[in-house]
Amino acid sequence: MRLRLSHRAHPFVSDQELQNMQPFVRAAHQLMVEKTGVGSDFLGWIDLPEQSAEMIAALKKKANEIAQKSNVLVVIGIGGSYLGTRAALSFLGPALPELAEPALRVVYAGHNMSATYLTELLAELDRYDVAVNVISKSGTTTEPALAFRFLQAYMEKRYGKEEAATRIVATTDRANGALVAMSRAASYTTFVIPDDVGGRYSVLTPVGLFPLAVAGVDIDALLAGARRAKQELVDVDVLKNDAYAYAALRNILLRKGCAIEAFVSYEPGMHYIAEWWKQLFGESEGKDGRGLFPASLDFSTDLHSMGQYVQEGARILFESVVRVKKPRHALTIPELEGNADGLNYLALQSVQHVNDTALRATMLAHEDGRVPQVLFELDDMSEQSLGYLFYFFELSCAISGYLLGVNPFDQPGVEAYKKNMFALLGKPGFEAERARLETPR
Ligand SMILES: O=P(O)(O)OC[C@H]1O[C@H](O)[C@H](O)[C@@H](O)[C@@H]1O
Repeated sequence: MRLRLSHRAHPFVSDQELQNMQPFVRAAHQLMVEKTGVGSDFLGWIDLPEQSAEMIAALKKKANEIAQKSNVLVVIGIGGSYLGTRAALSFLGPALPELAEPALRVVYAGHNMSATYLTELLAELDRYDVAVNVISKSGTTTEPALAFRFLQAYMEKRYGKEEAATRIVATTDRANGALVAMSRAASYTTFVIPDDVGGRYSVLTPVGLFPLAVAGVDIDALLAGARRAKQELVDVDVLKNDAYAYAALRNILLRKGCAIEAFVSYEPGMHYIAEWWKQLFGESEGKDGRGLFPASLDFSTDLHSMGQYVQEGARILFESVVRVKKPRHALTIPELEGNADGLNYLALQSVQHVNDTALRATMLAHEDGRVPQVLFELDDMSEQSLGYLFYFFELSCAISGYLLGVNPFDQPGVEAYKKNMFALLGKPGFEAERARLETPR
């Protein structure tokens, strides 16, 4: 249940270079543990692996009640309010939700503003017993607020106000935002996102824990994995703490001219882990004109599309590859009589061996193509390993942001499009902004 760094971008970064970062890593570590860095009022994520048993019990009780009477949970949220859940469920399986018949399906809304998506979602819901978890830290984000307006109306029309209120759970701020007031007025069960935890660091709060519990995920194991990471990743020595080594490597590679970091995995279940990771690092570091651009690649799929670019395109990227040591299933390749497909040289070998060989072959090819690579090994695809992974990257990201000299916990740039959208839509209070936007440039 661990995530380990097993290849440190050698030969593009030497251990000496990594060690040269030690004083800066120590300073970043101190800013974090002494809570003296910028954004220090958002360090609540550090202690989430040890949160109150009482809250977890209340959360599980409501999750059970919802799971008993529903077979679809609509998770309404955007950014950090849904990516952790989506990442966890795609990681833990089933691998093919389209074909599987789970006792409960989780579907998403409020992560886009597509009329097509929302209309088709609402049209399908009649066939299911539905529950809704609306999640927004601010309680005012447009995408989830808009989706909830439709979903709330749907639930009340279908079940009546009283029953709908038992099927809707809100996860939001303790006191602020429209969602708090709406939940009070309608008597929804609510779970609180702590003040000192930002959206992209919130997967181990009720933001992720509640929908995951409804979906039958062992959230105790998830938290145990995160606890283990918290206990293990404490050494300030950059050569002994993989989370710190990763943070230092990213910063070294950025300074060597890599503008892009691609998160690479060979398991389709990691796809949304990469999406979660992109928000974590993108919002934490992309500011003040700095930061690596976080991208992702699903191998071996993307080797047949983006592989060409990685091998021979502009030398501006490095890869952070995650190898799963023990996938959920083992599969042996059968022998084929007559060998019509020419694959008998692989007969009786495991599919995992072929996938792993693709990883080795690709790493060697990319090294020849002058692409620095960092390799992680993840023990398996269990809840515990996932909890470890979440905590590992959150910790790395905080240290990495401090090494970069930015505030890893704010996201001021996200407001720019929102302000323009409100102005262009005619939201009261944005008249001056609208006039500015409509002035010919
Ligand atoms: O939970 P909410 O307040 O609705 O925010 C949802 C997301 O949208 C915002 O614009 C932020 O950039 C994200 O960091 C956040 O996770």
